[in-house]
Amino acid sequence: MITDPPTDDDEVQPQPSRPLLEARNVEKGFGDGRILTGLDLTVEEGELLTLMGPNGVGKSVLLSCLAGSTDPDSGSIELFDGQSPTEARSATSVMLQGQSIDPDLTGRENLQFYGDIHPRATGDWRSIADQLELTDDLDRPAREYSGGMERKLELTIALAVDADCYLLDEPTAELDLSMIQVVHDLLLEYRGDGKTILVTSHAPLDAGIADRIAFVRGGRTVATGEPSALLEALPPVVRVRGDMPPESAFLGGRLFQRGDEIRGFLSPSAGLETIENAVEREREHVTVDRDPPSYTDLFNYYTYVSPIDADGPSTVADESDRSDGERTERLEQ
Ligand SMILES: Nc1ncnc2c1ncn2[C@@H]1O[C@H](COP(=O)(O)OP(=O)(O)OP(=O)(O)O)[C@@H](O)[C@H]1O
Repeated sequence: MITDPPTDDDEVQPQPSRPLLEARNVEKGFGDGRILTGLDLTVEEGELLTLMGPNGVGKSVLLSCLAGSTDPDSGSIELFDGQSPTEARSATSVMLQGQSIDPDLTGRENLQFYGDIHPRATGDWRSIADQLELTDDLDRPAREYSGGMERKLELTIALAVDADCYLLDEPTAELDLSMIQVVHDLLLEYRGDGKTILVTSHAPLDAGIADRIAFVRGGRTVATGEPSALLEALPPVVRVRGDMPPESAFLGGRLFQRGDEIRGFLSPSAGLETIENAVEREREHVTVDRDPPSYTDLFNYYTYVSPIDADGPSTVADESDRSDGERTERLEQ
């Protein structure tokens, strides 16, 4: 068969991104505590977005609102060009931590229950449970499951639906490193099939699979972007080994310990030499250098260091209340 030579028109043009989920100015509180304080978030069709933030910042509360399980106090949430979260349910699959499993049923019975109620449930749970090494435990009552096994069952329930959009609350929580890799591979496979995925996480490890990352702090989204762009935009990261550097040379006066090194973000008012002069350089094992930023640095910056609006909620720790010792965070990747 003879085909025409390719023309410019035949070239695959990049598709303009199209929002599949849009949350605008979402507010949510419980009693006097304000958790979400005007949060904006857009998830583009076909992307894998990782929503990151520290414990208790409101990631699960937001996911509940996006899934239609909880109503926001104010603001708007639309999926699929104008549908409310409730209207979008048949095209969405949701994993909410600790909320879907009936402990009195076995894992298999839980899967059957959800298979019966979701209009787009599939038999894919068999292969997903296999990949997550859950198959041998499916006939045990779910009340006997460990935390990691519960997460695996919840994820199997959610991924066994042929949805257009997956909203997954910390799918890698409580999993060991090899299992996190399996989950990442599964998510990337779904993403490769054109599915739209929103994952919440406080583990820097989950940043690497994202098309975009959104950071939540003080009830709002404080930064959104592609991982590489966010890493590039970070202030210089300084690594000190062998001595305690002066906090004043670092943004926010914050130091982070990782293994045997102290890391932080260089303050513009201080140069590398400020730190070099302050540490005991004559000691051979003391080193001060700039280091390429890691995802842990990215997480630390947007969680503890980046500026936040003065009218942010009280959930943000007041730095002046902390002792010097508490300013050195120990966060492992
Ligand atoms: N039903 C509720 N009633 C009262 N407070 C609640 C309720 N649900 C959540 N909260 C509070 O809202 C805040 C945010 O909780 P949320 O579970 O969304 O945090 P998170 O970012 O998902 O944290 P983690 O990473 O630890 O899972 C917490 O202070 C929590 O105690």
